[in-house]
Amino acid sequence: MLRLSGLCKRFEDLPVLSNLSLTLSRGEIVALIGPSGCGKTTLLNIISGLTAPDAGTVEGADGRLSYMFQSARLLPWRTVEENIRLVREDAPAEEVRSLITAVGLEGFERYYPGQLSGGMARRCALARAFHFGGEIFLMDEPFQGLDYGIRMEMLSMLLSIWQRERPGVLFVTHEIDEALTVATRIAVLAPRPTAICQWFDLPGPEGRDASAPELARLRQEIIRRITGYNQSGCHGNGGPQEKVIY
Ligand SMILES: Nc1ncnc2c1ncn2[C@@H]1O[C@H](COP(=O)(O)OP(=O)(O)OP(=O)(O)O)[C@@H](O)[C@H]1O
Repeated sequence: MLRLSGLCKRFEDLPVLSNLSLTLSRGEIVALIGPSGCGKTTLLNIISGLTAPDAGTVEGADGRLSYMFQSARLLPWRTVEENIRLVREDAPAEEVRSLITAVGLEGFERYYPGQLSGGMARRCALARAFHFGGEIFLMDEPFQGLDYGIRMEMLSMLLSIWQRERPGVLFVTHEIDEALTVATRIAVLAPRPTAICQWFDLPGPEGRDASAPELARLRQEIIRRITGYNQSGCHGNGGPQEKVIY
């Protein structure tokens, strides 16, 4: 289990994280929704060890951890297959092939990143992250900027690959529909300096239809929370840090 306790971070005069705590168990997909610039990437960087926190602790991130960045970050001089294989070169070839099929890149194995569309590059990055494997997956707006159809397709790819090993996934998104489709829990973050201001539990199995009527009330509550930070008392600038409601 990943356990974050009391994380604080500032960049010079800018406080970014303020006493942020959360847990993530294997088999959970936790979506993080929060305003732009509130500190979501900083949080993932702290979990992955790329950035050091000023205070607080990260427990349970010392095993194998996959991090899918906002951009695909493929090596331009390596093919699709080589980019995926790179993170675990000793894996059997069938494993790489099965992931390439799972993300719909069959036939493009020998293409270089410069020959791929943005969506194909993201799919390659998704396959690479799952090829690396591990108990924890960090995903930073992995489908940002892709059209609705491709995003939904990628979400179902994510779910079908996730169902193989059921790692714990921390998934940053600005799209409520993405969160409603795949998350087991949703955390709404406050503006900077951020902390979690509310948790939402999701009903039923992952792979939901985000437009289903039974999710309408939940969607409204999430929107109310996102748009009502300042009225509700859950805001940055030293306000209440965490209101966890299960
Ligand atoms: N290395 C750094 N040095 C100085 N300031 C930084 C650094 N990294 C991030 N910041 C600042 O920290 C704040 C949070 O940035 P971060 O990228 O974590 O936000 P975010 O929530 O992921 O944003 P977005 O949703 O727009 O991607 C921003 O104001 C940013 O300018």
